[in-house]
Amino acid sequence: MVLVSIKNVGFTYAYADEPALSDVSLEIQPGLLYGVVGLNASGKSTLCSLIRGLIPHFHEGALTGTVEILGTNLADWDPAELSRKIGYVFQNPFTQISGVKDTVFEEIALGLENLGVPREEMISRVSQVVAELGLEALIEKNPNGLSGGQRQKVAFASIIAMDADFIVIDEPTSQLDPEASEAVFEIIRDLKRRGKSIILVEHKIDLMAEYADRIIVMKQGRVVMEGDVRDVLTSPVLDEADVPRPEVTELALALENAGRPLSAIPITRAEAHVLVRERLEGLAHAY
Ligand SMILES: Nc1ncnc2c1ncn2[C@@H]1O[C@H](COP(=O)(O)OP(=O)(O)OP(=O)(O)O)[C@@H](O)[C@H]1O
Repeated sequence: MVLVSIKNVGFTYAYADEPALSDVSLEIQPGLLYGVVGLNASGKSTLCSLIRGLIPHFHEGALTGTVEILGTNLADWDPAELSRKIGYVFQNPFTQISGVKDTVFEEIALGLENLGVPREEMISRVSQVVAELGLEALIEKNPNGLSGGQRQKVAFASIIAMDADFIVIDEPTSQLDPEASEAVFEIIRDLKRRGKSIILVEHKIDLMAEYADRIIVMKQGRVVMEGDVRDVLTSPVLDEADVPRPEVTELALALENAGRPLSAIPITRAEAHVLVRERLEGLAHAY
């Protein structure tokens, strides 16, 4: 079943002059990781809110077109039910922390508590995600006293603990250092291995090249391309949307333009290593 079907959707936030989404049509298939890329204010977070069903229930405004989530029209979904079906890691972790729990442990357990998960299972699931993200030193702390990066990890942990099959993740590492970002991406890799359906907004294009199955490119509220990660990262559409390519892809395209193409266009460092080694071996044989 198609997870999300969006047809000719436009959305203008209440009191905004310009639409945040214009004529967007998309189908999200299950079991894949969709990366969403585009300049600031191109509509990535608004698309996430739409897919998660927060528009127009939570974010008010004028919505046109049709949206079906898990086969049901958006207007027919109970917002609470939808929040159980789709995990959503907000871009701004300050929005996500509930403010009603006294410790990080309880905060991470809150979603599970709302789902009615038995206490022992709740403790086991929270402990596992705490270990995966290295949050042991924080579990007794008050969530309201955390730094931005700590909040971001806790917000991520609380959604991962809920173990939804469909997860929307909006810039999960914007406030994290490289080591913490790596832990977050390790978990995303694991979610992908476990067949979860994931929508991920992320500016780090090298990570997208490594993790995404498909990429959605946004520009000024429009989806200008949606396709297989390799097709998108080698397409001229990225230039039009001002989205950078992975460095290895840029280099390979420059070599191609200079009349010295590699045998394929790499999108990850690992692929580039293989292709460059192959080229060097070819040169060595030639002399
Ligand atoms: N709650 C809101 N009320 C009014 N306008 C909003 C709201 N949220 C976003 N917008 C506007 O909608 C447009 C799209 O914003 P959105 O946050 O979806 O873009 P984005 O691509 O996620 O940007 P960024 O990369 O900076 O997070 C922008 O012009 C933004 O100012």
